[in-house]
Amino acid sequence: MKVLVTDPIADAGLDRLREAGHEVETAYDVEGDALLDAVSDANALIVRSGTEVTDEVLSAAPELVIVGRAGIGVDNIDIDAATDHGVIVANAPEGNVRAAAEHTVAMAFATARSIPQAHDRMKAGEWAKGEFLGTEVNNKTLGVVGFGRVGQEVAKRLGNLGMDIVTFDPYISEDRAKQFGAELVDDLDDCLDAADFVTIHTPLTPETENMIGEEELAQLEGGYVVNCARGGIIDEPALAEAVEDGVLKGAALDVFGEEPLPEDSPLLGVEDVILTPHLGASTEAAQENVATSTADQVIAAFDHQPVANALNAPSLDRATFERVEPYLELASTAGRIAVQLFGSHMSSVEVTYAGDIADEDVEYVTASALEGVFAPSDIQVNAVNAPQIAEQRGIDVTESKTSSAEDYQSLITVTVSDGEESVSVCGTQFGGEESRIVRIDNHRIEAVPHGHMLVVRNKDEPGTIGFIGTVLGDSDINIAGMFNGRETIGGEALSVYNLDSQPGAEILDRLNEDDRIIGTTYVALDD
Ligand SMILES: NC(=O)C1=CN([C@@H]2O[C@H](COP(=O)(O)OP(=O)(O)OC[C@H]3O[C@@H](n4cnc5c(N)ncnc54)[C@H](O)[C@@H]3O)[C@@H](O)[C@H]2O)C=CC1
Ligand SMILES: O=C(O)C(=O)COP(=O)(O)O
Repeated sequence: MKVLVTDPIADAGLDRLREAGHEVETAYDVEGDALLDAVSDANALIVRSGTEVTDEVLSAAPELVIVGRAGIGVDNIDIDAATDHGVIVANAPEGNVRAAAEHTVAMAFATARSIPQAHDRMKAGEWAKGEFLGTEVNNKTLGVVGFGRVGQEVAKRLGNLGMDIVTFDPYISEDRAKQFGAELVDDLDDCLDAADFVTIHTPLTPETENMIGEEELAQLEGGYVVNCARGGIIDEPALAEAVEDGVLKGAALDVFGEEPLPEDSPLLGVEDVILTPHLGASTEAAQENVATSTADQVIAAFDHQPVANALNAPSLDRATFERVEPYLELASTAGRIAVQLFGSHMSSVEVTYAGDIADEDVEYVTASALEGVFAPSDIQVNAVNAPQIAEQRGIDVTESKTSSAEDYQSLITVTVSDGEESVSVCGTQFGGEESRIVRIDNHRIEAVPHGHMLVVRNKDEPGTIGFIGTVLGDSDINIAGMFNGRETIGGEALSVYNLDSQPGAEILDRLNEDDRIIGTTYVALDD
């Protein structure tokens, strides 16, 4: 498989991909048409924050399976578009947390003690000792906006250095904050009012964009702001002005609304705004961590294994995946058969689990069933985008579980319905490997689902199966296997034929003309 890497990642990650037998192409700093060209035959794309993965880029990459983000923030990746294209997006949410937290602490000290400014003066030959009077962090209050992985690590470190911690994060529990000795407040205002230093650790989202503007900065009068999360959360011109006017003593920024920072940014001209070029994750350890974690996920995606930190596909732990893996194909196959038997205009899909499988996390199995349901109508569908396709098409998806699986260890039933009519296809796994369809609606059968299948509903009358065999034989269509089930003697029967080739429409017409035949459906499955 070909892996395109468009932002620099550690050699350890590149080596791991090559050792797994994949071709690695590095094309750092490509953009525009060159990027579109480079991704055109890529099976995986690995990026950091320097590459914008847009719908256009994804559209230019028909072979793409996964976009790996060797780091945390995915605001440079259009995840919805990736999902539409059936492309997994996965990040490395742990490997650079400590690096980002340490950089934040370093930036807090750098601004509180004017280290870069003093350094510049010394390099210019000046001993400006009398001009710098700093602020201690000891006994001050740190306001942490966003108390996730990085925010917590920062709180831990600066808490140990004598700071009181107040945090604003509407999405965490009070217990979580307490665990880190932090006071959780309900409003951003309360956090800003209490804080001497504010540090931002939220992702950039529509909610956090520009959440710190002129008014918020004014509330922090005499304090410091640190942002090592994402540009765009703080209004940059307002911040430059607040520091310039002495409303704030200083600010330290690692991230910017536009990167690289444009030469005319107002931040560049303000002495007490200190800047680093997005270095939060730039330590050897962090880079090795995120590169290897991303490489592992790319390799897993190629091997159809669970992708640990997938953001747009169910992510399962390996042990759960191994238990549900035998059922993925069965679920997909049951979905394919059900939808082809049903025809068009379904409004709902129900996936029912019985027996052992009902004890498992079946989200991914349901996604596979949906993949099967949509496969005949959408060549781009896979288990990543199938749930979204259902949503877009207004199809209700329900999952239900029951412990009773009759005589089987596990059963999966896919039912498609339009609210009035429905078709149910129920299957099991024999010996953990061989799929069998054991029921279609109320007809018990034991059909091997593969290749060309003909499903016939007929009256349970003598000679009917012989007639069907004759019609197929006359057209030189060989029957590889046949399974028959009926509700009652003389009632409606259902038979499934595995054929060596596809029966043409004229064959189905000939069958349908006979009074004993209630209906025929050709079902195509992959071999
Ligand atoms: N400068 C750099 O090189 C690095 C920057 N980062 C950035 O740091 C940020 C945080 O990363 P993590 O802590 O790993 O993420 P996380 O997902 O663990 O934590 C983010 C926290 O923000 C909170 N949050 C979301 N919306 C909020 C809102 N409107 N108000 C208050 N809180 C809100 C969430 O509840 C969550 O607890 C990300 O933007 C990430 O990209 C991470 C690593 C390196
Ligand atoms: O992991 C993150 O979110 C970061 O911001 C690090 O970005 P980078 O990988 O250094 O471009």
